[in-house]
Amino acid sequence: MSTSTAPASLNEVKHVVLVLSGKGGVGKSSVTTQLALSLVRQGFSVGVLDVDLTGPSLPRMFGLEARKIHQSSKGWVPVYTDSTKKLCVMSIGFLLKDRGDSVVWRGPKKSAMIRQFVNDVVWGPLDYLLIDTPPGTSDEHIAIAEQLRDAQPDGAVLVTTPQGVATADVRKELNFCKKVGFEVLGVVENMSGFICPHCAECSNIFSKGGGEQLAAQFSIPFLGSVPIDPQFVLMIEEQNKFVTKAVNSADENELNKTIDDSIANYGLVEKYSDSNLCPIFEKIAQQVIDSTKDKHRI
Ligand SMILES: Nc1ncnc2c1ncn2[C@@H]1O[C@H](COP(=O)(O)OP(=O)(O)OP(=O)(O)O)[C@@H](O)[C@H]1O
Ligand code: SF4
Repeated sequence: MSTSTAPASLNEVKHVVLVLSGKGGVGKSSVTTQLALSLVRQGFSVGVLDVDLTGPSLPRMFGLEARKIHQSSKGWVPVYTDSTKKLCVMSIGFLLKDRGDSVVWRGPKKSAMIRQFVNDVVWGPLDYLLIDTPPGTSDEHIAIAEQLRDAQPDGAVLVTTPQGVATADVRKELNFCKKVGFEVLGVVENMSGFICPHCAECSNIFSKGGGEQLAAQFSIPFLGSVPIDPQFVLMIEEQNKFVTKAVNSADENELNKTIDDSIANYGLVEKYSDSNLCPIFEKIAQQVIDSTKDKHRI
């Protein structure tokens, strides 16, 4: 039986969703960012907690790199992207001196910092808190995940690439979730096939479908596959500018426009849909909403 209790900082947070990956570089932070934007676009208030100590990339992805964390009498105040207060971010990256810095602490110090990030942030009322976790399934990660369990998450979204998925990685992640008591909300297969920038043809240069097959094998929901798209990297860079613009704006509609611009900039929208939202992340967000709607943290 679990003895954990949710920290008071999460008293007004309706849903907590963790984003996990077995190893680094598979696109976990990118998926977290796009999932957050899609949830905001659907009308939810969203907080994003970046506890990926190995490479905290969310400040850059949200265009908030120059921002600093402020301390209030109740704790750390997250960085809001704009005055509508629909989207806020807290990241260990805000504490590093510059973008090239990385955290080289040993396990206990890392765990203490994560405990502080889970307990001492003043989130206020939120529909969703997404937690971008460090990649891996080592003992240290298990220790960190046990701390995150105190946040009493609704569950975890697993991000993986298709190669090698068929074998070790997703299985390890599934065991990891079982060990630390996280419900698996579903699997996202990122970098699945390659979209040619010239003809929009999708080639399976590495492989495709491994995540989907594994999800079927273990009876876990498959949330969607995101192809390798050179425009994805461009989109993140452009998104930076849009969000930075919104930060400096007092216009109530600016954030929604920002998100529309950011997502519409992603090549896939043009290629596959007339809608303003990227259909892949819209679908992923919808499934997360559906799988958490009957869970009530508060
Ligand atoms: N579908 C995609 N198509 C093209 N590039 C992608 C895609 N997904 C992610 N990338 C790029 O791959 C790189 C790694 O992505 P990201 O930082 O999201 O991974 P991560 O799993 O969070 O890594 P880490 O945990 O090591 O920080 C980034 O440069 C990102 O822009
Ligand atoms: S997918 Fe088509 S356009 Fe793209 S590189 Fe290959 S042959 Fe050329």
